[in-house]
Amino acid sequence: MSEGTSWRDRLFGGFRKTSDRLSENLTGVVGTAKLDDATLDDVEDALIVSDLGPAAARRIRDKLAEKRFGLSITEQELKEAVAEEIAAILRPVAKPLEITAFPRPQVILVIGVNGSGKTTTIAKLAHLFQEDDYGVLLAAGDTFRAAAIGQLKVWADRIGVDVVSGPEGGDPASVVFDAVKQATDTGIDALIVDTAGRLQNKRELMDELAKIRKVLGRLNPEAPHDVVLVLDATNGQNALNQIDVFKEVANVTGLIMTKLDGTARGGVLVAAAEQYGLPIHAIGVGEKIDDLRPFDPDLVAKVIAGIA
Ligand SMILES: Nc1nc2c(ncn2[C@@H]2O[C@H](COP(=O)(O)OP(=O)(O)OP(=O)(O)O)[C@@H](O)[C@H]2O)c(=O)[nH]1
Repeated sequence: MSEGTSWRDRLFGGFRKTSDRLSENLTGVVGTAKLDDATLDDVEDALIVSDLGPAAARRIRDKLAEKRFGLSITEQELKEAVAEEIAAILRPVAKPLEITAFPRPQVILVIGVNGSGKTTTIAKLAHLFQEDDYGVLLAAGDTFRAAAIGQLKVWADRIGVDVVSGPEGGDPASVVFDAVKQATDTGIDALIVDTAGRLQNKRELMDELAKIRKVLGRLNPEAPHDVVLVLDATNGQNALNQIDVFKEVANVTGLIMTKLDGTARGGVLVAAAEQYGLPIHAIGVGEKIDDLRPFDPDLVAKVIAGIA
């Protein structure tokens, strides 16, 4: 993919529904052309109904009041000011997933409910690492469903990486064990592990992840280096609830939010940043292999606020 404008355009295209929503909600709120309490109330409401969450909405309102109360403001300036405050919330959590583990491999456990876009995201992430010339191996740790293993293999074939897998219903920890050995023996930089996303049975999921951790720990006390939770933005508030649940079952170290295209609920990214402060590594804005990019807070803030 050619970098720069094309990704920028796709990002704007992908976030269009979210930008339109916030932009529409902010349109017409500048009543007296001065930033007064009524306008600030309307801005706060607009942010809440655009899924940014009450905490971020309040923070943005307070910052706007602090900097501009009583001053004249146009609609465009208001959107720019909102974008700046969104960026201030997003900047501290923007943290690309970097391969730094020594010794190699860096083990990245990917968790999330079925359908969140986990498998696709693993392939996209592998592709991003490949672009930086890292050697990547995948582990099909979701042994619960044959389809999950098959789907990971299809993606792996497409991008030309190996997958370590076991039989359907097999022990995920044993797949992970084999994968770490293979990665170590072949000098792989990043091992990305798919896991089952059966949230309806928290105990089982917790036990399974604990077992994977135990096996990993035996081979490399630092592993897993990353535990990345994949969230589907179209779930809105429910995506945030998933952070709570997964934080209970696993030591989540970062987030990737998918499906920011085709939803007006992209504001949930800001709510997640404000409420949890977890690193956001990347965002997904489509189904294609290069539709995942590291998270650029300033650009995303502008896109969400609807200013180009
Ligand atoms: N529009 C869009 N679709 C996405 C994105 N990421 C994933 N998808 C789609 O979401 C669907 C589910 O993705 P999967 O990767 O299969 O999700 P999963 O979490 O592994 O789900 P299971 O395979 O059911 O465990 C697929 O149709 C993907 O193409 C994205 O960023 N945007």
